[in-house]
Amino acid sequence: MHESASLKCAGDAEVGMTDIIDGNAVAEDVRAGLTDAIDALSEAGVTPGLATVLMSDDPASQTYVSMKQRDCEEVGIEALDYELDPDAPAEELYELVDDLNADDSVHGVLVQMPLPDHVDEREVLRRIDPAKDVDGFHPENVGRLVAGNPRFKPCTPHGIQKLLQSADVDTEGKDVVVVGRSNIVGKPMANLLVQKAEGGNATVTVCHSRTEDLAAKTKQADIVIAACGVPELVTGEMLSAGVVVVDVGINRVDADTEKGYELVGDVEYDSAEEKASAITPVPGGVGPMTRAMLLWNTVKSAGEAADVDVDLP
Ligand SMILES: Nc1nc(=O)c2c([nH]1)NC[C@@H]1CN(c3ccc(C(=O)N[C@@H](CCC(=O)O)C(=O)O)cc3)C=[N+]21
Repeated sequence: MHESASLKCAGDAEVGMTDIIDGNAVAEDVRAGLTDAIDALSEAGVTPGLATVLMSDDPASQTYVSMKQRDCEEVGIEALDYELDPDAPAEELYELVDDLNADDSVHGVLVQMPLPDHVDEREVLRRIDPAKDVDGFHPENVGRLVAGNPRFKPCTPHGIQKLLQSADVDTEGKDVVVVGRSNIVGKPMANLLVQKAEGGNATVTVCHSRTEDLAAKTKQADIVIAACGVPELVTGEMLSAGVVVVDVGINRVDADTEKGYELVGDVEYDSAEEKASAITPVPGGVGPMTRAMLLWNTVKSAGEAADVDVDLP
């Protein structure tokens, strides 16, 4: 435990004053900051283009894809929407990716995960042109990230770096516990956090479903990043006073609401909020930042394709 974090809440007036980190507001700032870059591209005759590919009947996937399209319109990125029948042959998806790779008006290709069982997810990720891989999931881009020379940072970990920065949470020298080891969040997050770079320089522990004593790990942490997909796994009891909590989970649990469900994170919010000096809510925390950084990567990609220097927020 880093001393400053516990001192901050040691019985003084700050107790109970938890900073609720507003992901919608920070995402709005990122989008506003992107408009300058998009204007510069527009002067060079370039409109950034993002292709989204949906091959799923899952309502959550459909919601996310339509939110991404709305974001694009708001900032002036052209959104090209492709939908494939979930029963279509995998070849159709591979060929669509090939076509998007060859299309100069497309600067980013996002194939919404998860894909149907008969589609080889790895093959899809290998097939996307690494220069258009705005998710940052292509093996070449994963390798570059691990080697400390990222091209596209994966959107969720990158968004978390921006959120922490916006809340004045410095990661340097801190003990960070990442709960979850997925390729899209846990592993790239851990990699960014250990890097000798801004938003890094942390001491990182990656925990997962086989971790023997999760609470013992999380209690030692200055910052806990929960990305395991288990509703409310991390509770206040497992945290030390003054901790910074980032909740990546977006779990739909059955509830007596209009939609028939409610969203809960991987953190039990009420008990964690009592311990935390800062915490991200669900919804309205990490999710909007994931979408904002997708726009960011798309604008970066368009700048590189057009050889225009763009200032990114
Ligand atoms: N190739 C690919 N890239 C992805 O980035 C990707 C993906 N596949 N598959 C699914 C996950 C999930 N994901 C979310 C992004 C934003 C919100 C988001 O904005 N959530 C809002 C609202 C959620 C709601 O109202 O349902 C919030 O947390 O406030 C959620 C989920 C991107 N993913």
